[in-house]
Amino acid sequence: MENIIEIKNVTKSYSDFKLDNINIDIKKGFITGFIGPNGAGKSTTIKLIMNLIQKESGEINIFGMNNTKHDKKIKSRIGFVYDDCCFFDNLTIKSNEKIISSFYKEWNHDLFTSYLKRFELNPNKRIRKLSKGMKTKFAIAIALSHNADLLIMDEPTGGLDPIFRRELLDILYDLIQDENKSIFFSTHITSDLDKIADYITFINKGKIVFSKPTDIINDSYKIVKGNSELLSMINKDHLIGINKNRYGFEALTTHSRELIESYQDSIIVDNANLEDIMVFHIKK
Ligand SMILES: Nc1ncnc2c1ncn2[C@@H]1O[C@H](COP(=O)(O)OP(=O)(O)OP(=O)(O)O)[C@@H](O)[C@H]1O
Repeated sequence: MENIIEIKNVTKSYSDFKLDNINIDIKKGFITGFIGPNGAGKSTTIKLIMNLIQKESGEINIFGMNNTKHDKKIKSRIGFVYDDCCFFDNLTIKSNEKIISSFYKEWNHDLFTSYLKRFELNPNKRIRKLSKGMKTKFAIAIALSHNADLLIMDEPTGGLDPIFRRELLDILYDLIQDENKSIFFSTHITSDLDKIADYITFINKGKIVFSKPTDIINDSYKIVKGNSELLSMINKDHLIGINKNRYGFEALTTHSRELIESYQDSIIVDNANLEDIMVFHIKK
C-alpha cells in the first residue's frame, strides 16, 4: 500500500519536551486519526509535516517528495486546517478568497461558494467578526476548495457544534471515496474516529505508541475486569493501566485470549473504544 506521508526517525526538542525519533507512515486513500493527550506532540508533528518548524534530525516525505526541498509543490496539493491559520482578519471572506485562491492552480470558486452556503457563512463578513467555530468552517471551506490530494487538519472539530461535526465527518467520508485522496487529522473527540477512521496513530509524551488499522486495534485491545484475587494472580505485563476499585480492577490488555484461557469464568472481557485505549495507556 502506498504511503502519502512518511515520517522517518524525526526528532524535535523544546526545553521540556522531545518528539523522540518518531516514525509514521500515513496510507494513501484512507482517513488516519491522530490522537494523544494534551502536550503529546500532535501539533508539533503536524507543524513538522507542514514544514512550519525545523526538525533536528530525520526525514519527512509527502507524495514521495522531501517536504523541505519541495515545500511549495507539496503545499499546493494539501488542504490544511489549523487553529492559528493565517487569514487576513480585517478582510471579508470574499476578499480572503480572492487572495488565497491565487496560490492554488486548481481553485474552484463555485465549490467554495457552495461550501459557504452549506456552512452558512456570509461572504461579506470580516474574518475577525467570525466566531471560533465559523472561522474553523471557513478554514475547512478553503481546504476543500482546491482539489487537494491530502487534507491535514489539527483538531478541526474542536470548536464545532455536534451537528456540524457530523456534517464534516460526512464530507470527509464522501471525499475519501476517491481513492486518490487521503486525510490525516488530530482530534480529542475519539468517538468521531470510531465512526470514520481507517487508521489511528497514537502519540504519548513525544513517542508513537502505535500506528495501526482501526479494525486491528479493535481486535487486539480489550478491557478486562475481575476481583482483587484475580488481580493478584495475573501477569501484570499483560495489563496496561490498571484501575483498582472497590469491586476489584479493570485494565486494558492485548492478551485477552490468553487471559480468558487461563481464568475463564473469573474474568470479564469487554470491547475497548479509542478513549479507553488512550486513557489506560496514559495511566500506565
Ligand atoms: N514553540 C514552542 N516552544 C517551546 N515548547 C513548545 C513549543 N511548541 C510546543 N511546545 C511544547 O511541546 C509539547 C507538545 O506540544 P504540542 O502542541 O505538539 O502538543 P499537542 O499534542 O498538540 O497538545 P494539545 O492536544 O494540547 O493541542 C508541549 O509540552 C508544548 O509545551
